[in-house]
Amino acid sequence: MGDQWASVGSLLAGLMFLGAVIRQYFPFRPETILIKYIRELTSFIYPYVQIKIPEYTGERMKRSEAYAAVEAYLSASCSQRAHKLKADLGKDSTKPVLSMDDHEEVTDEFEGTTFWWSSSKTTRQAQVLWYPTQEEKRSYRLTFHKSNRQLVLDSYLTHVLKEGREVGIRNRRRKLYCNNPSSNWGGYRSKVWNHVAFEHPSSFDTLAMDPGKKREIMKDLDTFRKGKDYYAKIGKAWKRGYLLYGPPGTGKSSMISAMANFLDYDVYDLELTTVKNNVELRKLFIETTSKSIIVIEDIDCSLDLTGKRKQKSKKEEDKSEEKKNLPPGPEEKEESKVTLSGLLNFIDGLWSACGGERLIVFTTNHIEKLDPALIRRGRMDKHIEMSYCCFEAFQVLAKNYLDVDSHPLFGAIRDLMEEVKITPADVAENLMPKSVDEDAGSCLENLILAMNKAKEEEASKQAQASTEENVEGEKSGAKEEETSKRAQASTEETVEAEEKSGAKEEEASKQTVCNGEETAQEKSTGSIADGVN
Ligand SMILES: Nc1ncnc2c1ncn2[C@@H]1O[C@H](COP(=O)(O)OP(=O)(O)OP(=O)(O)O)[C@@H](O)[C@H]1O
Ligand SMILES: [Mg+2]
Repeated sequence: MGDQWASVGSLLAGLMFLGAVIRQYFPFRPETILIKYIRELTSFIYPYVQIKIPEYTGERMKRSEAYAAVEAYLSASCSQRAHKLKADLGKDSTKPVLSMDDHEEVTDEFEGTTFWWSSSKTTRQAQVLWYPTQEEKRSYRLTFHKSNRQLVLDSYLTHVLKEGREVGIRNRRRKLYCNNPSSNWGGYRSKVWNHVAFEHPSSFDTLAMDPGKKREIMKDLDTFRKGKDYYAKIGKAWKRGYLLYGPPGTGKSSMISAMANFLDYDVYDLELTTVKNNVELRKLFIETTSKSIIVIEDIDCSLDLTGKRKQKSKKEEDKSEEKKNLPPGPEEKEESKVTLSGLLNFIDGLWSACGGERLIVFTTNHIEKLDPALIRRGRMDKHIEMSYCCFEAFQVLAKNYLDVDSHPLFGAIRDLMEEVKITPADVAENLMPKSVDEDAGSCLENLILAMNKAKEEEASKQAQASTEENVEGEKSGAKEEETSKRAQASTEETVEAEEKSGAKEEEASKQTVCNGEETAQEKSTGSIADGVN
């Protein structure tokens, strides 16, 4: 059937071309009527309309979303009827997902109407740099009777795209993306993100933390996932920022994996240190897809994002003055120029303009080092502290690692946990059996030993600190004594000096008085003498 339609199609294209030529050379009424008749004849002979959906569209040969949706739709609804199929691995990697092969045709029924779908592939020789390659162009073609045009435009295409997207999400294998250094971006169809299948097993069931806090986070995520209409109503982009902070080994990265598994989202792990400037950062962001979590780990270490300029030493300033006249060296070229304002734009500028349903998650071990502008609500909407292991968190780990809900040693562990700070990572390590002979009891004993050791270490540290404090105190006491002694000595010296200088002054004034008297005497004598004279 496809070949027949193709030959009818080329006949019609010829007639249309003839019509166009006539219209160009004879723009008068009789010819216009002729064109009209040709159209009517064409429509009578071939009363069908075709819509082509190519695989790649637009700049950078981005794969068309419509093509992906149609592919998924046809794989679900038509694979029973097609003769030639393609198979790929699905989400759980056990069942293959089937789709139509190239140059295959199937029919589809919708509201009592029949539609024809065909897949085609053309190959042409292309020159990429100096390598000749085969370029393949695939497309789907929908054919329907012209009387169904309105049905197609109003409902059938919407139905196909909606169903296709849902099937695509159900079938897709989730991905973990890492950003490619920009030096690798230049090639043909090169990608800014590389990906592997995301298969991290962490979930909210395996995550050890305060149960109340866990429930709250799950509710928050669920509300976000279902919040499309709400976000549209309040005029806010459908995005949410999370800041996870706490000491190493408290489960920040595990929490991100649990979130991704809970929401069924992809993960984009953004390594900021390889991003050269804000422009690259924007490009990376634009290439992310919806239903994803964008992660920046250890944000305080990635860049100097405190917003404060580092005070340059005099030496550094001199050096940079000298360097101004020289071409940039390799170190400078590599230096990352992503700025705090660039990152803020990334979060709320373009972030709001691009499609929705994205989470952005920052992690840090030092929340106090971050600029308040970066983590204010609206940017980082939810701050989650991941902390040391509490007894409830330990119970989750004991259940997961040892399959025990209760044990006589639990009481001792509960008491120790109130006194000792231990991370879930350390608890997990102690609970994991190291040989086949180890059972739950011995693993729990290991944990108690580890906590007792940590307690002793803590006590000895405190004792050392207090000894140092005492020594310091004694030293400062001796210093104070010395200082006060010195002060006293200097006071005494001053007093002595004052006394001496007072005596001297007295002596001097006495002398002055005497001299004065003498002078006065002399003067008066003189004046008397003068008077006499
Ligand atoms: N809350 C937790 N629940 C369950 N397992 C945990 C938890 N915290 C840590 N772990 C265990 O410890 C390992 C390390 O944890 P994770 O990488 O999530 O810590 P982190 O907080 O991201 O540390 P860092 O700050 O060093 O990146 C995990 O693989 C996991 O096995
Ligand atoms: Mg981590």
